[in-house]
Amino acid sequence: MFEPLPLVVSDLAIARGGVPVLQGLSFTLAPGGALVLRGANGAGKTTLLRTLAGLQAPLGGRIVGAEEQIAYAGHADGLKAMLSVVENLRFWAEVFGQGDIKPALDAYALQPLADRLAGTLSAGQKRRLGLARLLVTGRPVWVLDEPTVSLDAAAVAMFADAVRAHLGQGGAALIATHIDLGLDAEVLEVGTFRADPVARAGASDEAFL
Ligand SMILES: Nc1ncnc2c1ncn2[C@@H]1O[C@H](COP(=O)(O)OP(=O)(O)OP(=O)(O)O)[C@@H](O)[C@H]1O
Repeated sequence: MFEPLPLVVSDLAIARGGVPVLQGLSFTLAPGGALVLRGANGAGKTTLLRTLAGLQAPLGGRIVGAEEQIAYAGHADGLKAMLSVVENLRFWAEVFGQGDIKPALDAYALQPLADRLAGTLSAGQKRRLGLARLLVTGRPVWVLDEPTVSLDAAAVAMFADAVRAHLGQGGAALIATHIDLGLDAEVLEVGTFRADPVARAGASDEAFL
């Protein structure tokens, strides 16, 4: 079982490329809880997840409980192309100080692909391996950006099962997705927190360079 702290976000303001994207965003993600981020393309979901994962600094506000708790899976799978499926999982297990990779292989039906080089996998198979990586981190809070891209229906079900099991162990998940995963999750409409148009207009083009 995990014993995570709640992730508490207060009055967060974030920007991308120097342009304010969201402001006034507050939420709490409790252990065992799931929060689904919704919003139109460009609304700021990726920017929010990157900020929570520590990949970029917020413009303002507070994030409490993120450090050391979060396992982030972004658009890129972060796989080592010249390592096999098993070697990839062992690598990440060692990085995070974990041992057993079998539950990760089993959760995403990766045993038949165990000895294949990751670089030779199909897009959906790579995505399954990228998601299996979460299971060897031992981290309680999963922060996931469009995790089901390239997955077929069976793999989407594997992913939803893995999230449910994770929540059942006291983990938590924050997921940006456009599809219904059938999870018992709160929904956060990111567009509700769109940054003030004046602040957006005030950003210079140089910010994009
Ligand atoms: N590298 C970048 N440099 C500058 N601006 C960016 C960059 N990446 C994204 N943006 C802009 O930041 C804003 C928020 O983008 P973000 O990727 O967070 O949206 P999103 O909600 O995740 O969108 P999608 O559903 O299309 O993935 C958009 O206006 C986008 O054009």
